Amino acid sequence: MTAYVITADQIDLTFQTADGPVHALKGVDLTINQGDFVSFIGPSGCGKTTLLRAIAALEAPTAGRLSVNGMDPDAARRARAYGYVFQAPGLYPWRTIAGNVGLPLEIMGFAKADRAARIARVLDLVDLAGFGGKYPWQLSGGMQQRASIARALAFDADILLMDEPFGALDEIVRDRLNEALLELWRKTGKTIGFVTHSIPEAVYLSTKIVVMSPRPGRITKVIDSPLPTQRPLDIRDTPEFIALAHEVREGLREGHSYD
Ligand SMILES: Nc1ncnc2c1ncn2[C@@H]1O[C@H](COP(=O)(O)OP(=O)(O)OP(=O)(O)O)[C@@H](O)[C@H]1O
Repeated sequence: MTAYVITADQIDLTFQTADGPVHALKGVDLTINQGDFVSFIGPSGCGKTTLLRAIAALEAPTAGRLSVNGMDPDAARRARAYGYVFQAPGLYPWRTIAGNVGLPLEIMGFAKADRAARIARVLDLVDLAGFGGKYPWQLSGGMQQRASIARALAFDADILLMDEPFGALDEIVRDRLNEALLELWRKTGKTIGFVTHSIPEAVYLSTKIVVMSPRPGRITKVIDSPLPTQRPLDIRDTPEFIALAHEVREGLREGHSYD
């Protein structure tokens, strides 16, 4: 039996603005399975962030049903069903890396020893073991973003939601973080929802690629990746990878996304 972790059933989400209604999402249907790595790709304004935020109960749909781990998004948030990684690392400069990673645990009242064990485990997972005592400004941009991923992993939720986490980083750092994220996904078996603008990034990382289009924000195509889960970076030069990237590009074009 397939275990659906996230389901969206005819989701609409309209923002009322001074200039009239903005249809950020319209008729969105989606199923995400346990252990999927799902990328949301599309041009600016197609509702990628809004969909991720709706899954995380940071926005409320105007219509339709969303389920996260069998719960409505609010209940899932209270059950700490997911970790959320924002575009910017958002680390407090006056706290050490360990202090930043442990902050949500501190707020939730976790005991000191439990906190220390969790911090050590997640820093190790993102390859920052030994950097817990440093301050954010002592780390590169890529390391800071890894620290923010560690913070999102602190509760050990099975779902990780990531809103364009590597968008601000240069290509070489981004490549390394993509590799590290895939490794983390393979090691932990988490279900990941990942927003990106980049076709190669979406194709490299995903088991499922959700192509979106704006005005109104909607899903135009869902592509299941035939690539193996073991993916060295040079898989990007293979005919299978290039064909898949082409399919995504065609999907974006069919949605008239780049008009
Ligand atoms: N809080 C808000 N109030 C009003 N309109 C909003 C709000 N948040 C998003 N929107 C609008 O909803 C639409 C979808 O926005 P969203 O940020 O989800 O798109 P996106 O695909 O993530 O874009 P980007 O790639 O630029 O981040 C856009 O037209 C945006 O202007």
